[in-house]
Amino acid sequence: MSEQAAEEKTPSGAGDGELVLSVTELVAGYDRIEALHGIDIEVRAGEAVTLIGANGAGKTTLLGTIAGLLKAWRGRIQFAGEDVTRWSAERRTRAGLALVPEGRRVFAGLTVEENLHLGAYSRARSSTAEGLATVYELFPKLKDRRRQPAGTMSGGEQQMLAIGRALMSRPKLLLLDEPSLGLAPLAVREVADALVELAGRDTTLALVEQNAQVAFHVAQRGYLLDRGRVVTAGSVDELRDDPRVHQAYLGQPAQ
Ligand SMILES: Nc1ncnc2c1ncn2[C@@H]1O[C@H](COP(=O)(O)OP(=O)(O)OP(=O)(O)O)[C@@H](O)[C@H]1O
Repeated sequence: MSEQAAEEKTPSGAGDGELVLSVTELVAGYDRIEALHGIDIEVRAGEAVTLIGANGAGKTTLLGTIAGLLKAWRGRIQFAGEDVTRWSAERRTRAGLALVPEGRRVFAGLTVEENLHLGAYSRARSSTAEGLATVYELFPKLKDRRRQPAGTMSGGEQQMLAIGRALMSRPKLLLLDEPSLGLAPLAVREVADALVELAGRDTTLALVEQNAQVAFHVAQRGYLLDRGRVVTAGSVDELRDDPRVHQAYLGQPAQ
Protein backbone atom coordinates (compact mmCIF):
# COMPACT_ATOMS: atom_id res chain seq x y z
CA MET A 1 0.00 0.00 0.00
CA SER A 2 1.40 3.43 -0.83
CA GLU A 3 2.06 5.88 1.99
CA GLN A 4 -0.78 8.03 0.80
CA ALA A 5 -3.24 5.14 0.69
CA ALA A 6 -2.17 4.16 4.20
CA GLU A 7 -2.86 7.68 5.43
CA GLU A 8 -6.28 7.68 3.84
CA LYS A 9 -7.13 4.71 5.98
CA THR A 10 -6.67 6.44 9.34
CA PRO A 11 -9.25 5.11 11.83
CA SER A 12 -11.22 8.36 12.08
CA GLY A 13 -11.46 8.47 8.31
CA ALA A 14 -10.31 12.09 8.47
CA GLY A 15 -7.76 13.29 5.96
CA ASP A 16 -4.28 14.40 6.92
CA GLY A 17 -4.69 18.03 5.88
CA GLU A 18 -4.38 20.85 8.33
CA LEU A 19 -7.25 21.23 10.77
CA VAL A 20 -9.62 23.92 9.49
CA LEU A 21 -12.52 23.45 11.89
CA SER A 22 -12.63 21.82 15.26
CA VAL A 23 -15.83 21.77 17.30
CA THR A 24 -15.45 20.50 20.85
CA GLU A 25 -18.24 19.58 23.28
CA LEU A 26 -20.53 22.13 21.72
CA VAL A 27 -23.81 22.83 23.47
CA ALA A 28 -26.32 25.27 21.93
CA GLY A 29 -30.02 25.81 21.39
CA TYR A 30 -32.94 28.21 21.36
CA ASP A 31 -34.06 30.16 24.45
CA ARG A 32 -34.06 27.48 27.08
CA ILE A 33 -34.35 24.52 24.69
CA GLU A 34 -31.02 22.74 24.36
CA ALA A 35 -30.73 21.35 20.82
CA LEU A 36 -27.04 20.33 20.70
CA HIS A 37 -25.85 18.33 23.70
CA GLY A 38 -22.07 18.22 23.27
CA ILE A 39 -20.98 17.90 19.65
CA ASP A 40 -17.45 17.04 18.52
CA ILE A 41 -16.58 17.30 14.85
CA GLU A 42 -13.56 18.27 12.80
CA VAL A 43 -12.90 19.22 9.20
CA ARG A 44 -9.48 19.21 7.59
CA ALA A 45 -8.26 21.22 4.60
CA GLY A 46 -9.48 19.84 1.28
CA GLU A 47 -12.12 17.57 2.81
CA ALA A 48 -15.80 17.39 1.93
CA VAL A 49 -17.61 16.30 5.08
CA THR A 50 -21.31 15.67 5.41
CA LEU A 51 -23.56 16.08 8.43
CA ILE A 52 -26.55 13.81 8.09
CA GLY A 53 -29.48 12.84 10.26
CA ALA A 54 -33.23 12.76 10.51
CA ASN A 55 -35.44 15.84 10.82
CA GLY A 56 -34.72 17.69 14.03
CA ALA A 57 -31.33 16.00 14.58
CA GLY A 58 -29.68 19.41 14.99
CA LYS A 59 -27.91 19.81 11.66
CA THR A 60 -29.10 23.35 10.93
CA THR A 61 -28.52 24.36 14.53
CA LEU A 62 -24.95 23.06 14.32
CA LEU A 63 -24.19 24.97 11.09
CA GLY A 64 -25.80 28.11 12.51
CA THR A 65 -23.70 27.88 15.68
CA ILE A 66 -20.50 27.30 13.71
CA ALA A 67 -21.31 30.32 11.52
CA GLY A 68 -22.03 32.46 14.59
CA LEU A 69 -25.74 33.02 13.94
CA LEU A 70 -26.51 31.20 17.20
CA LYS A 71 -24.55 31.48 20.42
CA ALA A 72 -22.56 28.56 21.76
CA TRP A 73 -23.77 27.87 25.30
CA ARG A 74 -20.76 25.75 26.13
CA GLY A 75 -17.85 24.15 24.29
CA ARG A 76 -15.44 25.53 21.73
CA ILE A 77 -15.29 26.30 18.02
CA GLN A 78 -11.83 26.65 16.53
CA PHE A 79 -11.48 27.84 12.97
CA ALA A 80 -8.26 28.31 11.00
CA GLY A 81 -6.19 28.18 14.15
CA GLU A 82 -8.28 30.68 16.14
CA ASP A 83 -10.82 30.22 18.89
CA VAL A 84 -13.87 31.85 17.25
CA THR A 85 -16.44 30.70 19.83
CA ARG A 86 -17.28 34.28 20.87
CA TRP A 87 -16.74 35.95 17.50
CA SER A 88 -19.62 37.62 15.64
CA ALA A 89 -20.92 35.99 12.48
CA GLU A 90 -19.48 38.83 10.42
CA ARG A 91 -16.01 38.43 11.88
CA ARG A 92 -16.15 34.70 11.12
CA THR A 93 -17.15 35.47 7.53
CA ARG A 94 -14.21 37.83 7.18
CA ALA A 95 -11.95 35.11 8.53
CA GLY A 96 -13.09 32.77 5.74
CA LEU A 97 -16.14 30.94 7.06
CA ALA A 98 -18.98 31.12 4.53
CA LEU A 99 -22.50 29.79 5.05
CA VAL A 100 -24.94 29.05 2.24
CA PRO A 101 -28.17 28.96 4.25
CA GLU A 102 -31.16 26.81 3.50
CA GLY A 103 -33.57 28.30 1.01
CA ARG A 104 -31.40 29.91 -1.70
CA ARG A 105 -31.60 33.48 -0.46
CA VAL A 106 -30.60 35.43 -3.55
CA PHE A 107 -31.56 39.03 -4.21
CA ALA A 108 -34.34 38.44 -6.71
CA GLY A 109 -34.37 41.95 -8.20
CA LEU A 110 -30.62 42.09 -8.78
CA THR A 111 -28.87 40.45 -11.70
CA VAL A 112 -26.78 37.34 -11.32
CA GLU A 113 -23.56 39.34 -11.52
CA GLU A 114 -24.78 41.94 -9.02
CA ASN A 115 -25.55 39.11 -6.60
CA LEU A 116 -22.05 37.74 -7.07
CA HIS A 117 -20.51 41.17 -6.46
CA LEU A 118 -22.30 41.30 -3.11
CA GLY A 119 -20.51 38.12 -2.09
CA ALA A 120 -17.17 39.79 -2.70
CA TYR A 121 -17.82 42.72 -0.37
CA SER A 122 -14.56 42.30 1.49
CA ARG A 123 -12.32 41.74 -1.51
CA ALA A 124 -10.25 44.04 -3.67
CA ARG A 125 -11.49 44.73 -7.19
CA SER A 126 -8.80 42.71 -8.91
CA SER A 127 -9.60 39.63 -6.88
CA THR A 128 -13.33 40.19 -7.52
CA ALA A 129 -12.66 39.74 -11.23
CA GLU A 130 -10.71 36.60 -10.44
CA GLY A 131 -13.54 35.34 -8.23
CA LEU A 132 -16.09 35.95 -10.98
CA ALA A 133 -13.95 34.04 -13.46
CA THR A 134 -13.72 31.08 -11.07
CA VAL A 135 -17.46 31.04 -10.36
CA TYR A 136 -18.32 31.32 -14.07
CA GLU A 137 -15.96 28.50 -14.89
CA LEU A 138 -17.58 26.32 -12.25
CA PHE A 139 -21.13 27.34 -13.21
CA PRO A 140 -21.15 28.27 -16.93
CA LYS A 141 -24.91 28.77 -16.73
CA LEU A 142 -24.41 31.71 -14.43
CA LYS A 143 -22.13 33.32 -16.99
CA ASP A 144 -24.74 32.93 -19.73
CA ARG A 145 -27.28 34.55 -17.44
CA ARG A 146 -25.14 37.13 -15.77
CA ARG A 147 -27.41 40.02 -16.74
CA GLN A 148 -30.62 38.21 -15.86
CA PRO A 149 -32.51 39.09 -12.65
CA ALA A 150 -31.81 36.33 -10.15
CA GLY A 151 -35.51 35.97 -9.32
CA THR A 152 -36.30 34.80 -12.85
CA MET A 153 -33.94 31.81 -12.66
CA SER A 154 -34.91 28.23 -11.85
CA GLY A 155 -34.48 26.82 -8.35
CA GLY A 156 -31.32 24.94 -9.32
CA GLU A 157 -29.78 28.01 -10.93
CA GLN A 158 -30.60 30.11 -7.86
CA GLN A 159 -28.90 27.53 -5.66
CA MET A 160 -25.80 27.66 -7.86
CA LEU A 161 -25.88 31.44 -7.55
CA ALA A 162 -26.14 31.21 -3.75
CA ILE A 163 -23.12 28.88 -3.74
CA GLY A 164 -21.26 31.08 -6.24
CA ARG A 165 -21.90 34.15 -4.10
CA ALA A 166 -20.41 32.41 -1.06
CA LEU A 167 -17.37 31.39 -3.13
CA MET A 168 -16.69 35.01 -4.07
CA SER A 169 -15.27 35.61 -0.59
CA ARG A 170 -12.74 32.80 -1.18
CA PRO A 171 -13.79 30.92 1.93
CA LYS A 172 -11.46 28.58 3.78
CA LEU A 173 -14.56 26.58 4.70
CA LEU A 174 -17.90 26.50 2.93
CA LEU A 175 -20.90 25.47 5.03
CA LEU A 176 -23.89 24.35 2.98
CA ASP A 177 -27.34 23.82 4.49
CA GLU A 178 -29.54 21.49 2.43
CA PRO A 179 -28.56 22.75 -1.03
CA SER A 180 -30.81 20.16 -2.71
CA LEU A 181 -33.93 20.92 -0.70
CA GLY A 182 -37.02 21.58 -2.78
CA LEU A 183 -35.27 21.19 -6.13
CA ALA A 184 -36.55 19.18 -9.09
CA PRO A 185 -34.61 15.89 -9.63
CA LEU A 186 -32.62 17.27 -12.55
CA ALA A 187 -31.62 20.35 -10.58
CA VAL A 188 -30.63 18.19 -7.59
CA ARG A 189 -28.30 16.33 -9.93
CA GLU A 190 -26.83 19.55 -11.31
CA VAL A 191 -26.18 20.98 -7.87
CA ALA A 192 -24.70 17.67 -6.63
CA ASP A 193 -22.39 17.50 -9.65
CA ALA A 194 -21.30 21.09 -9.08
CA LEU A 195 -20.48 20.27 -5.45
CA VAL A 196 -18.46 17.24 -6.53
CA GLU A 197 -16.54 19.48 -8.91
CA LEU A 198 -16.02 22.02 -6.15
CA ALA A 199 -14.83 19.36 -3.71
CA GLY A 200 -12.47 18.07 -6.41
CA ARG A 201 -10.91 21.53 -6.56
CA ASP A 202 -9.82 21.34 -2.95
CA THR A 203 -12.60 23.49 -1.58
CA THR A 204 -13.11 22.50 2.03
CA LEU A 205 -16.79 21.99 2.68
CA ALA A 206 -19.26 20.82 5.29
CA LEU A 207 -22.55 19.77 3.81
CA VAL A 208 -25.85 19.27 5.62
CA GLU A 209 -28.18 17.11 3.59
CA GLN A 210 -31.52 15.38 4.03
CA ASN A 211 -30.90 13.71 0.69
CA ALA A 212 -28.48 10.88 1.51
CA GLN A 213 -27.74 10.26 -2.18
CA VAL A 214 -26.44 13.80 -2.56
CA ALA A 215 -24.52 13.67 0.72
CA PHE A 216 -22.76 10.42 -0.21
CA HIS A 217 -22.11 11.55 -3.77
CA VAL A 218 -20.32 14.70 -2.65
CA ALA A 219 -18.58 13.89 0.64
CA GLN A 220 -15.71 11.56 1.55
CA ARG A 221 -16.80 11.12 5.14
CA GLY A 222 -19.43 12.28 7.54
CA TYR A 223 -21.14 12.38 10.89
CA LEU A 224 -24.57 11.02 11.73
CA LEU A 225 -26.47 13.23 14.15
CA ASP A 226 -29.42 12.14 16.21
CA ARG A 227 -31.30 14.35 18.67
CA GLY A 228 -28.40 16.73 19.16
CA ARG A 229 -25.61 14.18 19.42
CA VAL A 230 -23.10 12.62 17.04
CA VAL A 231 -23.98 8.93 17.05
CA THR A 232 -21.39 7.75 14.57
CA ALA A 233 -18.72 9.04 12.21
CA GLY A 234 -16.91 7.42 9.34
CA SER A 235 -16.22 7.23 5.66
CA VAL A 236 -19.15 7.51 3.27
CA ASP A 237 -18.88 3.77 2.58
CA GLU A 238 -19.09 2.98 6.28
CA LEU A 239 -22.07 5.28 6.75
CA ARG A 240 -23.86 3.90 3.71
CA ASP A 241 -23.79 0.42 5.29
CA ASP A 242 -24.70 1.55 8.80
CA PRO A 243 -28.17 0.46 9.92
CA ARG A 244 -28.47 3.64 12.02
CA VAL A 245 -28.16 5.69 8.86
CA HIS A 246 -30.87 3.63 7.19
CA GLN A 247 -33.06 4.12 10.22
CA ALA A 248 -32.54 7.88 10.16
CA TYR A 249 -33.58 7.94 6.53
CA LEU A 250 -36.48 5.53 6.85
CA GLY A 251 -38.55 5.74 3.73
CA GLN A 252 -35.59 7.02 1.74
CA PRO A 253 -33.01 4.55 0.45
CA ALA A 254 -29.55 5.62 1.67
CA GLN A 255 -27.74 4.61 -1.52
N1 LIG B 1 -36.06 28.52 15.99
C1 LIG B 1 -36.19 27.47 16.82
N2 LIG B 1 -36.73 27.62 18.06
C2 LIG B 1 -36.84 26.58 18.92
N3 LIG B 1 -36.42 25.33 18.64
C3 LIG B 1 -35.87 25.12 17.43
C4 LIG B 1 -35.72 26.17 16.46
N4 LIG B 1 -35.15 25.65 15.35
C5 LIG B 1 -34.93 24.34 15.61
N5 LIG B 1 -35.38 24.02 16.84
C6 LIG B 1 -35.29 22.71 17.48
O1 LIG B 1 -33.94 22.31 17.57
C7 LIG B 1 -33.80 20.92 17.26
C8 LIG B 1 -32.83 20.75 16.09
O2 LIG B 1 -33.39 21.33 14.92
P1 LIG B 1 -32.59 21.56 13.56
O3 LIG B 1 -33.42 22.42 12.67
O4 LIG B 1 -31.23 22.00 13.88
O5 LIG B 1 -32.54 20.07 13.00
P2 LIG B 1 -32.16 19.58 11.55
O6 LIG B 1 -31.37 18.35 11.76
O7 LIG B 1 -31.54 20.68 10.79
O8 LIG B 1 -33.55 19.20 10.97
P3 LIG B 1 -34.23 19.57 9.55
O9 LIG B 1 -33.60 18.65 8.60
O10 LIG B 1 -35.67 19.27 9.80
O11 LIG B 1 -33.95 21.02 9.30
C9 LIG B 1 -35.20 20.40 16.98
O12 LIG B 1 -35.69 19.81 18.15
C10 LIG B 1 -35.97 21.65 16.63
O13 LIG B 1 -37.33 21.51 17.00
